[in-house]
Parts: sequence; structure tokens; C-alpha cells
Amino acid sequence: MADTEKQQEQARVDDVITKIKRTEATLTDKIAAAKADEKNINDNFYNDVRLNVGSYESMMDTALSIRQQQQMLNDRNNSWRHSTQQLGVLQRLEKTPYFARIDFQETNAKAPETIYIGLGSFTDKQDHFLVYDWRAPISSIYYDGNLGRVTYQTPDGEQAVNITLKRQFLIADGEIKTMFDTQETIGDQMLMEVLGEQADTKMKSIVTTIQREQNQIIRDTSARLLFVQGAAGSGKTSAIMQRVAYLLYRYRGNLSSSQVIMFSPNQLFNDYVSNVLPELGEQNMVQLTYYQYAARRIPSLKVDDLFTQFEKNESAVDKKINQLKGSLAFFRATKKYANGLGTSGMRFRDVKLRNEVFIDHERIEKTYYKYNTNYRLGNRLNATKEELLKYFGRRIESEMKAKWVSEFIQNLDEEGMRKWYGNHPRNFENGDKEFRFLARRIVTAAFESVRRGVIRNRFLNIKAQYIDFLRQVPQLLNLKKFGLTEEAWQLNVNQVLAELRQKQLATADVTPYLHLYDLMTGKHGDRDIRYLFIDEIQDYTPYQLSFLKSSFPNARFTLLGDLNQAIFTQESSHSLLKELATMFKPEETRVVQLTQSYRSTQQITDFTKAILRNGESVTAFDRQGALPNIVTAPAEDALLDVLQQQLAENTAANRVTAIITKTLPESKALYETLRARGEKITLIRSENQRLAAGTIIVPSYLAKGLEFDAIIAWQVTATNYGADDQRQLLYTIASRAMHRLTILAQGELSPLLADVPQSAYTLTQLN
Ligand SMILES: Nc1ncnc2c1ncn2[C@@H]1O[C@H](COP(=O)(O)OP(=O)(O)OP(=O)(O)O)[C@@H](O)[C@H]1O
Repeated sequence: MADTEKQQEQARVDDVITKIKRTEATLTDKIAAAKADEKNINDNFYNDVRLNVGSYESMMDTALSIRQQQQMLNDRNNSWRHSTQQLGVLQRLEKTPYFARIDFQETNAKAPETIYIGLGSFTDKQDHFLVYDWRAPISSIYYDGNLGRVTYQTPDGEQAVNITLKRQFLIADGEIKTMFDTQETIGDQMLMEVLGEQADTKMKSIVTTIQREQNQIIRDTSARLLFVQGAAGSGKTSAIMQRVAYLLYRYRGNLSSSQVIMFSPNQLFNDYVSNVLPELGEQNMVQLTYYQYAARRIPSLKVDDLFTQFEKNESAVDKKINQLKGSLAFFRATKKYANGLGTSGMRFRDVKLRNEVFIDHERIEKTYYKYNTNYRLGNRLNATKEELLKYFGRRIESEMKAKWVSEFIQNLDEEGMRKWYGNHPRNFENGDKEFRFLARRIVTAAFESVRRGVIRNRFLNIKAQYIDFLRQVPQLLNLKKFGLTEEAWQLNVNQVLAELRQKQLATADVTPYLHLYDLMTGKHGDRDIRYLFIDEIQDYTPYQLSFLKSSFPNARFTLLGDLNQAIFTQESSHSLLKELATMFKPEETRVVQLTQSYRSTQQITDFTKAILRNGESVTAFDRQGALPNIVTAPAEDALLDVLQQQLAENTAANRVTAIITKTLPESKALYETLRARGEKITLIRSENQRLAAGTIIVPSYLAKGLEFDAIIAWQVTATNYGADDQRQLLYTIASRAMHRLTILAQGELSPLLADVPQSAYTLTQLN
């Protein structure tokens, strides 16, 4: 490209940066003024508010006056916050004002236009855009089309344009490092530059090189269910992070980050993606794992965490039972059972006060079932509670006459009197009224736990109810279809009962338990959440998904997954898609498939995909690197030598390594051994840790969704990865590597690698 052209572009960059700096200065002044103003209002708050509590009108007056003052503060606060956010964007733009230029002509327009696209928009005067936000409708043509005629969506409908130039820039610290014109959607050259970079402990945004299929995911606003099937490293996670930023921009003012919730595979992953949105000038959404969500809802029980879930040894029958408990059939059975509770069978507990029955369960049951059969469970429960509270009121009334109450009052000293009167004036008509006043307060306080118990549904016996439901399952569905006998089932029910007595609940029971509780109490879910994202959907059961759908009834769902990487649900993952299809209407569902993998070199992608059988398709991105190397040795010592050698090699090549073992105990053992051999490494033993820089050791189930420059998979033996149901796990481990993949095994190598063509790796067998 001609040098003069580069000079012209650099001149424009300089000019825009000068203007950005000027605006920054104005904003800084504005923020300082708003802050001073706010302090002023705060200082004068009580002077300005006319405090007058004499009469009802004047009280209203005071309240209004306070509200006005608060409103004023809020307004200032908002404009202050807005300016601060704007300043943050400008500070980013100052270094890299934009990354693309597009020349185009709208149909019917007389002259062509040129626009520049960056992380945020910047205008120097009203509607004069020097930089367009990457999320603006027009910016979509940068990601979507080649040169020539292209259409894009505007709020007023589709618009056609003719693109004549697409130019990409790499600008750092105000200086154009490279720029090139491209014919394609996003030039491979740019992508190569970006992908050649090293992995980081934090994920970065991909706005400069979003691919066309990814753009469809990011900008979709019509689907109720957006399902993304994407190969390992195809940018699913990247795409949703950009999608959140897009939605927050598109619905600014109507959608806040607190209305967007993401279910992620583990906490480490949350930490890994935590920088993307702030980098884009947006706030992070709510992020939690399913386990956290469930555990928070049932604080009184200990729910299996990731570790227990993964390291549990399940028998064949257990597997079948878990499969059943995760199925849609089981979801429907729960609903059917709950419907039946409208006529009979609800389990109640006595409401007790200091170990004595206060309201017995028979009274509760009678009240509950005295309402018409067409009452829904939630309404029935509310009516029951109201009735119980009335009864509670009557009990207070009669208790006030009890001897202990008058004795208590007689023995009150001045201090005690003050406590019981509180702010209440002591001008009673007569002693009797005064006594009744005190007696009511004292008895109400003594009975408080009962009232709270009634309000919080403590009289429902959810544990007994769940067990009763499980016992009835053989009548509600066909066990044989799941390969189970009634005896095996009842044995499992006994086991659940024993666990519940220990205040424990296994993963497979958590969701049905919560669901049953919600049905019993008529909970309508969280209506405030507008967008729900689930990453690694292949590890969810259809039951969990149906449950989430009913728990977030107003949310649009974006589900991302790779059916090749199901590490918890394994073979059932492929039926998930079919079951999903029955949960959402076809016309509201959109399925996008991402097949291109961006993470790894061609050699690594080709190797990892050969591990799969009947896998979803994966195409490697044309980036070259070394073939994966496999080393086997009969003794652990020799293998450890190889590991250390490989570590040294990776470090010399500036590659950060993650050593992945299958289980946590293996990680711990290897960590100790390597430390004794003088290696400096960090062991990631729990998901609540931070990803440290430098070499790490991590158990497989915590490596989900992460990526590293180099991976060393430890002990990929026939013992560890022998059975076919370990195939997806092995695939997940291997596909974490960007540039270098090493596989080590002591003794016999995993037979799951047998299908990989020998040309796809190098093999060293030590003896
Ligand atoms: N359009 C893009 N431009 C640049 N880099 C990209 C793009 N898409 C994806 N990448 C990079 O590819 C890597 C993998 O992306 P990401 O982690 O989002 O994939 P994923 O589909 O969620 O993977 P997995 O399912 O294996 O966890 C990341 O380093 C990401 O930055």
C-alpha cells in the first residue's frame, strides 16, 4: 500500500486523537463540577428539606421535599456516572481509536461515505461521527459481507449498501502499526496476527476480528432460544461475551447487566472471562455455576460439588438412575405428581415452639384441603398461610391471659418497660389497656419464631414429600424404558432417604428436589432476568434445562455447547438437542453451528478431532505448529524426566504450560513430586482459586473452557482413559492447547488414541 496513503491515515488518527483529548479535558471538568455540586447538595440536604412533622399534610410535604432532593442527587449522580463511563471509553479510544474503515454508498445516495469503527463511538459535534461503535447497526457490514452489495438491519428495517473498500488497522499508542485492505469478510491476515499471540490468564475481546457466523450469534435479537453448537475453540465463549456487550448497547436504558445472567462451568472460568466486558466499557453480568445457584437455594443441605460429582465412582445402575433423574420424562413425572397434591398427599409438619407442638400437622392439612379442588397449589398454600396466621393471632390473644405474662409484666423494671414500650407514647386511657398493650407485645415476641415459620413455609415437609414422590415414580413413568427394575429403584430411594437424613443431596436429586419445592409453593420464577446464557450446555440434563426455563420465564436463552465435550453427561449429550427442540417452539429457535476452530494450530486440531468418533465437525484454522508428541515409559521416573524436559522446552519458547491430570488426587501427587524435583508450579485444587501466571497443574474437570499455550496431559494410560465414555473427556483435555500438545503415559497408552492416524503425532517409546 502506498506510503502516502498510510501517512494520510496516520494524519487522520492524529487528528481524531487530538479531538478525543480535547473532549476528555471537558469531561474531566464536568465530572469535577458534578462532584462538587453533589457535595453541596449533600451538605445542604437537611437545611433545604423543610422538616415538619406536625400534621399529615406537612408530613407529606416533607416527604416530597426529601424525594425531590434525592431525585436531584440521583440525576446529578447519573450524569456524573455517565460522564465517567464516557471518559473511560475515551481513554481507551485515545490509544486505539479504531480498527477498521469502510467506504460504501447507500442505494439512492449521491455520494459515497467513509466510516471508521472502534470500541466505542466518538463525535466531535452533534451527529458527526468520527468513530462508530462496533455495535452500531452500520458496523455490522464490516463483519458480515465481502465487497459489493451488502444489506444490514437498522431499527427501520433492512438497508442495502455497496461496499467499495474495507481496510483494517492495527493501531497501538496512537500509531498505525499495520494496515491492509481486504476482500474477505475479515482478512485472515488480521486474524493470524491476533491468533499468533500468547494465551493469557484472562480472556480478551475479539471485536476486531469477529467472524461472520459469530456475528450472527452476537446480533441475534429475535430467537427465544439461540443454540450454538461449536467445536472446541470455535469462539463460543468469545461470541457470548461480545453478545452481552452488544445487547447492553442495543437496549441501553432498558436492559442492565443485572438482568443478564450466565451459568458457567466453574469459578475459574468466571475469573478467566472477567476482563472482557470491562475492556469493552461494559459491566459484568451476573455469573454463577449451576451448583452455586442450587446450593444457594437449599442452604440447609449439602449439595455435591464439582469435585465429588466428578470423582464419584458410579455403578452401571447408578448411571441409569441418574439418566432417568435428568430426563424430561422425570420432569413431567414431577409435575404430574405435584398436580395430584391438589387433592391429597401433601406432607405437613407440626409447627413447634420450643419443642412443643404449636399448630399440629392435622390442623394444617385440614385447612389446606378445605379449599376447592380448582385451587392451584400456590394459591392453596397462600390461603392456608393466611388462615394459620389468623389462628396465630387468636392464640396470641388467649396467651395474653396466661399467668406467666402478668408475672412477667409485674416484674419489669424501668429499663424493661422502656424496651417494651419502644417509641410508643405511654398515655393509655386506663391500666387495662396498658396491660393489654404490653401483653400483646410480649406474647408476639415470644411467638415470633412461629410466625416466621409459617411465613417461610416451614410446615411443609419437603424432604418427606420428595421421598414420597420418588416412591411413586414407578407409577408415574415406565422404569423399564430406562433399563431399571422396581427393586433397583426402591434401593436408590432408600439411599436418598439416608442421605437426606445426613443433610446431603446428590447432584442428580438437586434439580427435581428444587422443582418439586417450587411446584408446591407455586413459585413463579425470577421474572426480572431478560437474557440467560448457559455455557457448556452438554453438561446439563434436559431436566435442568426445563427447570431453568420455568425458573426464568421471561428470559431469552442462549445455549452454547460442544456435544463433543460432554464430560458429565457423556453419551446422553446427543439426545439433548432433540429434547431441547421439544422445549421451545421451532419458529422461536435458531441453531448456529460453528465448525472452524481458532484456538489451536492445525496439527493440534487435526490430532484432537481424530480422538472423536461420530463427532460434530471441526475444521482447523490454517496456523502451523509442531505435531503433538506422545511419550510412553515403563517407569514413572523416566516419564517425569520427559515432563521436565518438555516444560523447559516450552518455557524457552515462551509458552506457558498447563499440566492436566485426570483427577485431583493425581494433580496433588504430581505437584508434590515435581516440587521435590525443584519445579516452580502452582496447583489448582479448587475452582475458587485464581489462575496464576506460570506453569500450573490442574485436574481435568477444572480445565473446562480454558486455554493454554502448551498442554501436557499426564498419565493418558489405558487405566485412566480406557473406556469409551472417557473419549469426550480426553478430547476436552487435548483441545485446551493452542501451540503445543504433549501426551505422557506410564505403561500402556490409552486405547482411545488408537484411531488417530500415526502421521498426526510423533511417538517415543522409552524402555
Ligand atoms: N473471531 C475471532 N478472532 C480472534 N480470535 C478468536 C475469534 N474467535 C475465537 N477466537 C479465539 O479462539 C480461542 C477459543 O475461543 P473460545 O474460548 O471462545 O472458544 P470456545 O468455543 O468457547 O471453546 P471451548 O468449547 O473449547 O471452551 C480464544 O483464544 C479466542 O480468543
